[in-house]
Amino acid sequence: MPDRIEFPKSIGFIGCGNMAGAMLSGWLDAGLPKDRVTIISPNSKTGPGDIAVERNWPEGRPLPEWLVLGVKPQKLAEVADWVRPLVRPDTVVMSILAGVTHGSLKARFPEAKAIVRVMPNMAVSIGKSVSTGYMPQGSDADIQAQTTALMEQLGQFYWLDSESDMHAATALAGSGPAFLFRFIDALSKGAEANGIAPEQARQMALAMVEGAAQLAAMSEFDPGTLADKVASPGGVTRAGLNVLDQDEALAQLLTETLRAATERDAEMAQEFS
Ligand SMILES: NC(=O)C1=CN([C@@H]2O[C@H](COP(=O)(O)OP(=O)(O)OC[C@H]3O[C@@H](n4cnc5c(N)ncnc54)[C@H](OP(=O)(O)O)[C@@H]3O)[C@@H](O)[C@H]2O)C=CC1
Ligand SMILES: O=C(O)[C@@H]1CCC=N1
Repeated sequence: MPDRIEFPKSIGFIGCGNMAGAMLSGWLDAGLPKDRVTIISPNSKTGPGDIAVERNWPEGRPLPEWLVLGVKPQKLAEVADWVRPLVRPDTVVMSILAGVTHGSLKARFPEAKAIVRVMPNMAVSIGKSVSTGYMPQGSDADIQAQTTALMEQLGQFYWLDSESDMHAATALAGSGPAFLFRFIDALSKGAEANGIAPEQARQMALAMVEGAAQLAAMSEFDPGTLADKVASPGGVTRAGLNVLDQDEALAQLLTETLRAATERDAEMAQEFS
């Protein structure tokens, strides 16, 4: 467990859907008091922790120290005009938007004390994300330290030196859960095809992935070596691995998957910045 931290005195969320909502849930679980949080979005009535969702910044409420941008990248242009007045010289803007660059955020929110980009994944809600962050060289060290402390409440956190690395990091760590969920689903369907009842196949596939991932994380051996340790010569596992390994089928598929996602993140940097 990370150390308990001093949370900001006030945090605003512009959009608090799947991802920003999961971050907020993680922070509430880690001790963020609800009364420090303001959520603004157009349709939802309540957010995590049953916090009321506002349509605009409530009159008379002091503007937030930290403002988390949790909308889709496509919405940034639309929200930036009314969000700009909420951003003062003592506001830190944290963006979770895929692709959208630091430079473009700076141009939209020039008053901000600092702008920090982070790329979390959905496992933030259980403190198991692997997230990355980017601020330009020479950024305020205190804000970097506060960002690290906040993000470490949600799992592992790594700073990237180069913003362009955010594309590949987003593909691996941000989108990665979706790729793994597909893999688990495919395993489960494969077991069904071999006669296991659907619900049992799903539960077994999930439990197997959880156990194997924990084992790999704790092991002195790398995952490639571990795969070979499972496979007896001429045995069951080898027959299966032969399918995955033929012409490096799985390695190629995943390389292509990550390449497509990385390229899309780079495209989005152009489209929405
Ligand atoms: N999903 C993921 O795993 C990850 C997502 N991200 C990033 O997170 C961001 C959000 O994605 P995700 O959570 O999946 O999307 P969601 O659609 O779940 O959430 C989007 C949120 O934006 C709100 N919203 C829409 N229009 C406005 C507006 N005009 N003003 C204020 N709020 C608005 C929605 O409000 P309402 O509900 O009221 O309609 C909703 O709360 C994206 O930029 C994405 O790149 C990053 C890493 C992982
Ligand atoms: O799919 C997306 O664009 C976002 C970024 C990473 C996960 N979801």
